[in-house]
Amino acid sequence: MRPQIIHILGGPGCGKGTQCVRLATKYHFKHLSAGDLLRQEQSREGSQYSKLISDIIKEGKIVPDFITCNLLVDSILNEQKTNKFLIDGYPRNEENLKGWLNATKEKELDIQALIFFECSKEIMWERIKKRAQNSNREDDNLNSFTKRLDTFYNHTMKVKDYFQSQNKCITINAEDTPENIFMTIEQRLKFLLK
Ligand SMILES: Nc1ncnc2c1ncn2[C@@H]1O[C@H](COP(=O)(O)OP(=O)(O)OP(=O)(O)O)[C@@H](O)[C@H]1O
Ligand SMILES: O=c1ccn([C@@H]2O[C@H](COP(=O)(O)O)[C@@H](O)[C@H]2O)c(=O)[nH]1
Ligand SMILES: [Mg+2]
Repeated sequence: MRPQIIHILGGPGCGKGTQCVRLATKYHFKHLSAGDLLRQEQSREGSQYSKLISDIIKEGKIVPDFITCNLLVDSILNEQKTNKFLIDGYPRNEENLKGWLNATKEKELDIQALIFFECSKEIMWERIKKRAQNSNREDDNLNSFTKRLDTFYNHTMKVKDYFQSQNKCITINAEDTPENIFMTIEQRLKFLLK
């Protein structure tokens, strides 16, 4: 069977990772966070992209697609246990989208839906501020958050528009508790979750 893909997008700190962990655990998806894969590549000894990735993440910008797309495709092709994938935080802009649509066509990957989280910037910043107390992420600070937000509104929203035009976008209010958000996702995605 062709690998099945669900994308998750939303602003910085809205709760994408939190809900992906829940979905992956209950419905046996492989959770692939593009940000985590980039951070791993950044800290991989000998990586030629280490500094580039670090600089881009701090500036809240978007890493060139050939890097991110290759990391994701490699992870999918190397996965042995499941053919269901949650792709968290990608595609982030039109360049990512173009690269991803080419790659998925070539590798016969089936994109089923985009879960898009809606959350106010005030709530996202509160969540990131709290996370910053225990994380060592280089972008968990007000300066990077402001830049990430700008990138989100100016670039990532165009990706949402694309999925909407394909009738594949499921919008979820992410301002509730993690438990209630998860229940809403389960209700709205009943047709895909097994
Ligand atoms: N519904 C929620 N209510 C309150 N706090 C939440 C909720 N969902 C997630 N959080 C907390 O907010 C922080 C950000 O959540 P998470 O890391 O899942 O967001 P994200 O969208 O993946 O962020 P990023 O885009 O920076 O990777 C975490 O500390 C998480 O525990
Ligand atoms: O596809 C992607 C995903 C992420 N980035 C960069 O990483 C940071 C952090 O991403 P999270 O998903 O929030 O962990 C993001 O702000 C980008 O700078 C990327 O370039 N491309
Ligand atoms: Mg995340």
